[in-house]
Amino acid sequence: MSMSFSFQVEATQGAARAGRMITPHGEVETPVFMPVGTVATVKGIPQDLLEELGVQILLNNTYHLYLRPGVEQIRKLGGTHKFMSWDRSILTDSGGFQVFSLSELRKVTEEGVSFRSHLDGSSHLFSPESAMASQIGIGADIIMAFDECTEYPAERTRTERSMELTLRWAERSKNAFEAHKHEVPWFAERGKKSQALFGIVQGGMFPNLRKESAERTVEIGFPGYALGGFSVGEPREKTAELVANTVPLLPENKPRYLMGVGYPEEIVQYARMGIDMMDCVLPTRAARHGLLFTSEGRLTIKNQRFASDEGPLDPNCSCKVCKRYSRAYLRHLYASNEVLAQVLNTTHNLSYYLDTMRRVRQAIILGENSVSLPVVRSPHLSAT
Ligand SMILES: CN(C)CCSCc1cc(N)cc2c(=O)[nH]c(N)nc12
Repeated sequence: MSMSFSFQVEATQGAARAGRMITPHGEVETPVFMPVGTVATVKGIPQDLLEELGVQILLNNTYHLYLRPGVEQIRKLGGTHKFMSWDRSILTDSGGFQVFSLSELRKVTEEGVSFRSHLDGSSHLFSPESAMASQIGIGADIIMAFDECTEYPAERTRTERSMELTLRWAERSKNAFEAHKHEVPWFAERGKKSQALFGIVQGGMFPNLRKESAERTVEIGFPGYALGGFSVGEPREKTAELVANTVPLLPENKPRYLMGVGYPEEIVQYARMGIDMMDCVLPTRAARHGLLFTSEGRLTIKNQRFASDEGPLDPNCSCKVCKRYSRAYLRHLYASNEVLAQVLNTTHNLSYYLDTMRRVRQAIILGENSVSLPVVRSPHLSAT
């Protein structure tokens, strides 16, 4: 079987690194921000516009696609790339996290997580084996081990038990994946290449447990490693401290994926720490609520003060929204609850995130001594 997945570091600046992943569906330059396309769509943005924005890899959600339209349906249609007509890379999460954030009546046992669908109340069980079968049937390029995202806050004993469960599930995930990886729908047409299964490090807010989880997950052995159990309500300083201490325990020649992060200033901060991949619903979800990220800070477009503002959303942004429409018009669309408001707001926010990450990568490659990363102002633009 030819090389299914590879990653090489191309430049470094301190802990930060610029790299390149190669998946069965193309190349991904890192650090990379991955837009969330929950039900095989990045809400409101068609695939050709995603390509225009330079999206190299996007997320699909196993939990949602398993419930609707179903894994079998997607597999029969050739997998999710064909299904959503996306010929670049895709990553899916293993589904456990969404069970906890979306479904009712869930119960965790050694076997897995039983739950009721948030759509129709039907009963289901997710296990390491079923999560591998689902992700293989859906056919993303990078898939995740089935883990338990330890809730926050959690006592040390609870956190340790949860970490141990995730490690046992990681072994089972890898065994099931190795046994069935050739069943991915595009196996033959993509030169008998298979998916890459990433392990997920847990350990909650305890440095020693994070260390133990990282070391034992690396011992099991995966082509890439995710840091889970963050962005679960903990103080951001705590996240930063634990990520900074855990990253050095992961192999330098494999990608590191920090799940569910974050604000623009955070994706810059974590890329500096040596994180290669990040995903977050923030840019797309915030856009739908009129919260827009700009080089001058955040702004809420429905604010009265934009009613007669003929200027662009962000004077320093080259996206097609900032090039064409005024803040006054964007505010009018949002106030009128027009569908175009969602489309234009999401286009800008995604463009801002992707451009920020591209600039981080450039700063690392150009070797600017301070890795002069984009200055990201986070406060709300003061009302003028
Ligand atoms: C749309 N995205 C939010 C989904 C991909 S990232 C989901 C996600 C987010 C966070 N914060 C923690 C975890 C975690 O600990 N484990 C898993 N499997 N997924 C996680």
